[in-house]
Amino acid sequence: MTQTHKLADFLALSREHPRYLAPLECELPHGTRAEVWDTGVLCLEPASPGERDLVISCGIHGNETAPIELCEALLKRLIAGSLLCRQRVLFIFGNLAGMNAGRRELDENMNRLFSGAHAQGERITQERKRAALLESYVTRFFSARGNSERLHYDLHTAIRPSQREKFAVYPFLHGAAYSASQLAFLQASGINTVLLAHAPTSTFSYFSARRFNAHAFTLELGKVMPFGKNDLTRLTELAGCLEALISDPAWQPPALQPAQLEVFGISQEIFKQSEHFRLAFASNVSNFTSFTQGDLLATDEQQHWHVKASQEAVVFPNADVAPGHRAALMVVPLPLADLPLG
Ligand SMILES: O=C(O)CCC(=O)N[C@@H](CCC(=O)O)C(=O)O
Ligand SMILES: [Zn+2]
Repeated sequence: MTQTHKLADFLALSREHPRYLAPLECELPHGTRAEVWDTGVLCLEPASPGERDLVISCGIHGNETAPIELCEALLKRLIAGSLLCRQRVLFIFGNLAGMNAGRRELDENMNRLFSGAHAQGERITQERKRAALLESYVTRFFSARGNSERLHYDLHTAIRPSQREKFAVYPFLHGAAYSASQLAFLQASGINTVLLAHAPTSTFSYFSARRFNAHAFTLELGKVMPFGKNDLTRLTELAGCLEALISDPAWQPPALQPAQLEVFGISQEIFKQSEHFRLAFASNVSNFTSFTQGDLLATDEQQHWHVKASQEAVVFPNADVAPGHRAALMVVPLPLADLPLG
């Protein structure tokens, strides 16, 4: 079997080797180099790349399958040559063992292990080893040249249904301006809700934003479903924008439509302290459900959390996280006019 044939189903090959895949290289149609850096990690480099360096990651949580299927389809077209690759692109399928087990994580949440968090404490877990390797691959990719526009879209789906099906988490920028052209890209991708992080985190998108000054986002693209059960037509706009980014260096999204964009800030973050933690609302409450001031949100032994602002909506409520981890975010609408835009 030729190297190119081996890559024809790179996701299947990676899932067959969830811990390690020996590096391999080959040339694709139109002179694009394809380099396997590890299992689930594939770098595409055209002979004369445009000025964007693009990381597309998915499956950091193993059971978030819609983005994995989207990336698999995109990659297959690039490898076959039916979609032209004209930018450097790094594809990352994150937690292959988690995918094989149909689980979000095996030992711990990989998306809390970046920016060096994988090296804190004594634990050695599969997710820690993988997060350390993924950091090194992103570093290698972005460090290969200095004058590119760096982009990283980390694709996820949410555990609960959402009143806003798709939304982006914009990592904390330490006071820098938010990118109007990136917000326009999100809109063109069918994402009209943006949640602004209020502090540094140990997520993958924050790592790329902070370390490499990349335009980086966590994109929430619907609800978690098993492989084969996703309606990928709901992601057509995002797929089209990623294709355009990869295949047309001159492509720009249509101008931002401010009236259509809904921006939220974080009013409070609820952290689980112990196994006594309980959410005070039903397990079927969806993301972006609103609560009124004073409503009880959660308890943990003597500690109680209530709605503080006149109205707050809940995002990512999850009582099953490990103690010490975020169990919910409370968010409030922010006028776009109040944001520094660049
Ligand atoms: O639905 C949920 O409760 C979690 C969905 C998810 O995995 N979200 C990401 C968001 C990362 C970020 O804040 O940038 C996560 O929790 O890792
Ligand atoms: Zn996720």
